[in-house]
Amino acid sequence: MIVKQFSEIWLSVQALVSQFEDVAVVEKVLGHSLKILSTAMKPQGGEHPLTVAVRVRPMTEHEILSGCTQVAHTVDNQMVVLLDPTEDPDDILRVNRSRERRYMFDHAFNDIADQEEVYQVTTRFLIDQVINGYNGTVFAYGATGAGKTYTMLGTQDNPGIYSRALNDLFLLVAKYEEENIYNVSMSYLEIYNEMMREDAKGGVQVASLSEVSTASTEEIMELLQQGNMERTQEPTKANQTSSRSHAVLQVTVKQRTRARGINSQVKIGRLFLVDLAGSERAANTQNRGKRMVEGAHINRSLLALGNCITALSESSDKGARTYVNFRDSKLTRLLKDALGGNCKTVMIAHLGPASFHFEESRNTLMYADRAKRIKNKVRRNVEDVSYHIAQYTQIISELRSEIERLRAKVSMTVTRQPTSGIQAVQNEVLRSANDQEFFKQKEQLMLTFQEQMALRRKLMDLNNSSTEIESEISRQALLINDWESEQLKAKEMKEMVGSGDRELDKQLDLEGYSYDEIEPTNVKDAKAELQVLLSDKKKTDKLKMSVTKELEIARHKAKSVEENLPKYVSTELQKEILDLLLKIHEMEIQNIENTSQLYIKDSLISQKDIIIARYMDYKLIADHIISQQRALLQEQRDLVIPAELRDSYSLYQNQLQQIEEVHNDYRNILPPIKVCSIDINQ
Ligand SMILES: Nc1ncnc2c1ncn2[C@@H]1O[C@H](COP(=O)(O)OP(=O)(O)OP(=O)(O)O)[C@@H](O)[C@H]1O
Repeated sequence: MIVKQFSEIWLSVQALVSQFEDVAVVEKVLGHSLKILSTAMKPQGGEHPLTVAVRVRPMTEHEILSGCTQVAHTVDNQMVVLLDPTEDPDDILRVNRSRERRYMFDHAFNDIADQEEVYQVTTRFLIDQVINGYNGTVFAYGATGAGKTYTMLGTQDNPGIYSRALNDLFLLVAKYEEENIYNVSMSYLEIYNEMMREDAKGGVQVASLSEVSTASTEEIMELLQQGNMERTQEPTKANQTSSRSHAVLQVTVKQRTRARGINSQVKIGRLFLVDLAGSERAANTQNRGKRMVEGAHINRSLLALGNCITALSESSDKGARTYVNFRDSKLTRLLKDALGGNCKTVMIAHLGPASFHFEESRNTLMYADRAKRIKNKVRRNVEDVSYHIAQYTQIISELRSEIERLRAKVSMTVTRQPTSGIQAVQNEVLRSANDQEFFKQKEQLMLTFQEQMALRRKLMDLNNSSTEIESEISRQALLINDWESEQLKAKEMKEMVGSGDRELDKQLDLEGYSYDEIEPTNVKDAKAELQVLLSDKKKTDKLKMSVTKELEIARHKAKSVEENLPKYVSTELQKEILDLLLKIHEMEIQNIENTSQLYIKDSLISQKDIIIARYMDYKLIADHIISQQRALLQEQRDLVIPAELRDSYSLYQNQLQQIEEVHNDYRNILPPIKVCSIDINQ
């Protein structure tokens, strides 16, 4: 986009230069062009592939009857407010502190928003995408009972996104039937505990257009309702009919133009509509055993999903490929197609508004907020930060020296030419030829600069991908290594103790010396993943080499143009234009510097977070020691505690209280603390 704006601006500058010989007019135009350019160069993510919406469902009768208050509200169609029910509004000490937290999203739906509104705002635009051969995904995210299935599937009277999306899709297919031949196929499947279960009845094939009608949507909906009822549902502490699996409705639209010959095109678009399992943490549902295992799998896949969305958004922001690990869970593996490539993703986070769901609502809002923030920032993992800064610093210093070289050339004096006589006519002829050459050279210089910038960015992204792949390789290798050494230890122990005794084997298993003859799935997966990663690394390294070479060639080209250019600078105007060129280059540097500053700031903040976390750990240990010493002192009943020590204790208690208060205010960002309370007056 920036490149396009560059050339548009230069075309207009050139046109104007040929029209006006008046430098003042041109200057004005150049100033205006620079303004446009600076807007174009502000860091931006372009049209982002991720939309985040929040839907707050109405309070249920049960919630109202049990005396719950409503803590989640929408303020307008973008803002959601969450009130902390644990804080007493009449507490005078806290009267100046805000009990509410505000969150902004792309869309916020209140409890009276109807199904059609939610569909139109969040999903309708994806149908056009899919019919044009792109991918689109809608996730319903939220804790159990927050309204995910209501939004996606809905009820007979109030159908949700599935039905509305299919209807519109079929209407569009019918509309373009004369030009294209369509094939729409669908599958509805469930991912439960990292196992995929294809719903036998959900595998609907709509082979030709004649079968595609509103009637078929109804039929499909019936199958989906049935499929949903057969989903793995169990009562948890939080919801009587909690879905413990992710349900994915995948619709594939293949399209071929009826016209045969070279213009005949085949497009494939996919729509994934995903009703995720409840996001509550395993611990929060107070479930044990089987439910705990489910919880762990659900958390794992939701985490993997979050990571993929992050990585993908970074790739799209930078226009280059970032390593995206789809292999961390079945859900992300399945959604690889849906998320990668030309995909637009919509996340609809759901909230139960009652005070009873405060914690879950807060977690959901934080997950959604994190997803939302992805699009405005170009931020990576904390570990990468210093590496990024180093790369930026190098690029900036290279660009600076290039600009300095160019500036030295441009600043040479322009020779005054005679304004009358034969000499003047000759000069005029020469000048016109010279002008043409000047503009050609200037164009060349700009192009080589742009080429270099693009290559530098590409190289930087490749370097980042390479680092990410390497760290992923070490992670997988570590996992395999850990398992192998555990196995070796267990084997040795069993051989030493003398295996065969079942009781003894059981005891050893209990003590952690379990020996598996068969490789567990996660180790198998890690090995497979390692292979893919190694081949990814090879490809990235190869690409890096070729981009480095290209960059070297581009640098060479730029240098020779720079050498030639001053020969053609004969007028003040041309000098002005070159100056402008330098300014543009400087702005590009400024842009990079800003991004680099962002990393530095992020890095500092995260370092401070780490220091705070360390202090917290230190404080915990200190608390522990103090409480033990206190207990010891109390055991020595006749020991008199000196007044000074007593004062120190009360000071310590005071500080503890203050820390606790600060912590309550910043509990979203600070690590959890456990304050040992010691009663000094005992
Ligand atoms: N916007 C809404 N309007 C009216 N009723 C709703 C709305 N959202 C949810 N409900 C009702 O709230 C209850 C719980 O909703 P739902 O089953 O969709 O939750 P869920 O998030 O899918 O839960 P789980 O993850 O446990 O499956 C249902 O009875 C549903 O009909």
